[in-house]
Amino acid sequence: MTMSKLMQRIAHKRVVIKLGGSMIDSLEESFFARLRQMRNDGMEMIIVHGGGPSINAALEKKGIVSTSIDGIRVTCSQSIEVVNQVLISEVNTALVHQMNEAGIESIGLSGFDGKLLSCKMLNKETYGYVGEIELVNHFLIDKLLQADIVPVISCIGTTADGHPLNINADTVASKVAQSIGSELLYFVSDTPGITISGNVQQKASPSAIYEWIAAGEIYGGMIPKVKAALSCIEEGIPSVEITDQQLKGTMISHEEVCV
Ligand SMILES: Nc1ncnc2c1ncn2[C@@H]1O[C@H](COP(=O)(O)OP(=O)(O)O)[C@@H](O)[C@H]1O
Ligand SMILES: CC(=O)N[C@@H](CCC(=O)OP(=O)(O)O)C(=O)O
Repeated sequence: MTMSKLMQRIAHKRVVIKLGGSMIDSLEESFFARLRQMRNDGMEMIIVHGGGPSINAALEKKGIVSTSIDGIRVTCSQSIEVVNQVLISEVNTALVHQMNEAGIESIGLSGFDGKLLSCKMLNKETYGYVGEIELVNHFLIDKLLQADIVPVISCIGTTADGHPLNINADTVASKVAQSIGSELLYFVSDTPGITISGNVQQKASPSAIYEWIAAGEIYGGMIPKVKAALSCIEEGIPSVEITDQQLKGTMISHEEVCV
């Protein structure tokens, strides 16, 4: 960890909250109350959001067929225009409006704003216009947090020549959390946590997660989520959780659990 990230942790507790497209249309007042409480407790907050279902609906409407590989959307040149439009103009603006209405002063950003998410292509042949983040402009986030404004970040990145790239929102959340020295990261989804044989797990270790993926008990959109969570605990983020709006789900931890 760099000295500046360490100093940041000492100065303020930072929390990154990733809102999945699976639940973003059904945010509850009690959830906003939890966010307000965290801010009242002195935490600095950053929101990252996805929007998979809205993207699916828009692509379907246009007759564009879309596929995913382990939760990563293969994004053709037609799709990236739709993804860009849906995430920035629809999902981000609606969420920023809700946050402000809930009394949490917020500002919407994509990876273009202040070069927030500079990317290269992950693998054009396999995934098309999907980005791999090379740099997060954490100075911009610092400035907004200092002004007591919550950044609400959509998962669109930019290439050096200004082309939009689609990035899985779980990956964006993990990269942002790592770059700003976040203490806490919540992946908020439509599931109360990692569920195995019908049981929500309180804790999940890396080895258990790899076994569950191999056994097919973790699949689809949960795969980028657990991978993002694992990369964060590797980088030393103290608390990483996969949860629903209650914010009490599965804690990802190095502690071994029996599977
Ligand atoms: N072991 C698991 N526990 C819980 N959910 C899982 C698991 N494996 C796969 N999933 C699926 O992952 C989904 C959440 O991923 P995703 O749909 O991408 O959500 P989000 O839009 O919130 O990122 C769940 O609704 C569920 O269908
Ligand atoms: C490359 C890639 O997979 N991008 C995602 C971005 C949206 C997202 O991640 O939304 P959720 O949070 O709802 O999963 C996609 O196109 O669906």
